[in-house]
Amino acid sequence: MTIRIACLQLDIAFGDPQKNEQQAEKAVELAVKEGADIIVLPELWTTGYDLTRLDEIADDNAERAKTFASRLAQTYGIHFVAGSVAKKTDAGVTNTMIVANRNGQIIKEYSKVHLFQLMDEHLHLQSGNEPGLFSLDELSCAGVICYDIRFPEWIRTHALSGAELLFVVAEWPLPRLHHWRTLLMARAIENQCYVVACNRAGSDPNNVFAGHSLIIDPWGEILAEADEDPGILLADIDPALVRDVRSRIPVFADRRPRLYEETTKKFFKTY
Ligand SMILES: NC(=O)CCC(=O)C(=O)O
Repeated sequence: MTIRIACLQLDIAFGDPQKNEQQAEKAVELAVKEGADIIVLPELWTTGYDLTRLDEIADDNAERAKTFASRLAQTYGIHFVAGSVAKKTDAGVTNTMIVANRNGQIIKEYSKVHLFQLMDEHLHLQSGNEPGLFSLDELSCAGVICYDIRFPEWIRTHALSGAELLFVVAEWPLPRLHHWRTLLMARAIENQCYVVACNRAGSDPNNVFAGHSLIIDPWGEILAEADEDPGILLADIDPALVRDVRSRIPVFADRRPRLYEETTKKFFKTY
């Protein structure tokens, strides 16, 4: 059984949630016409990185984003990994991914665990402390946000918990395109899972973004890759390939976790 994935590589209007919702809805309609089963949006797709105006534009408890995701998922009968939004909570604002299943139920909220200082996230956002695990039908999934992919131990934790498909939502800048592609391929190969990575296109006052959304299979082969422009990236995935790759090279069974722990205890240095 194959599943058609669509990454909506949008150019996000800076600090303009209403405009971004309108263009996201149009892109969802187009992806549905292309037969998408699962649709993915980028990181902070309602506000962009307009972090100094979060008091005004962050979404109270992400209610607006959740209503949007739920409505479109139910209307079109799609699973919707509805990117991340700035979610206003009593404890501050988090960068939170929203996932709706095809019945329109919100089945996951994941808040970015590693805040990216180079883009001032630590000054305006609170980090999350929970894993990004969820299921879509029979498929075990995980979702993480942009800078999180630099932490292989965090992604491994999700793979060890059963994730077969890793969603990455991002606003990754162009100067580090090489890191983006390489890290995503490595995460797919080492965890023997599909990686579906949806980046934004365009620029904001501080950054030009890389685009190059990617859909990678558990062998690390690129099934589809966008260029730098806005657009919809499509690919069909077959979840059975994950089990096949994991049985051919049994990386999970061959791990030596006790040795890693002992070595860390003996030689660990703080940086
Ligand atoms: N939005 C982000 O987390 C960007 C991460 C990034 O650019 C990196 O190099 O890491």
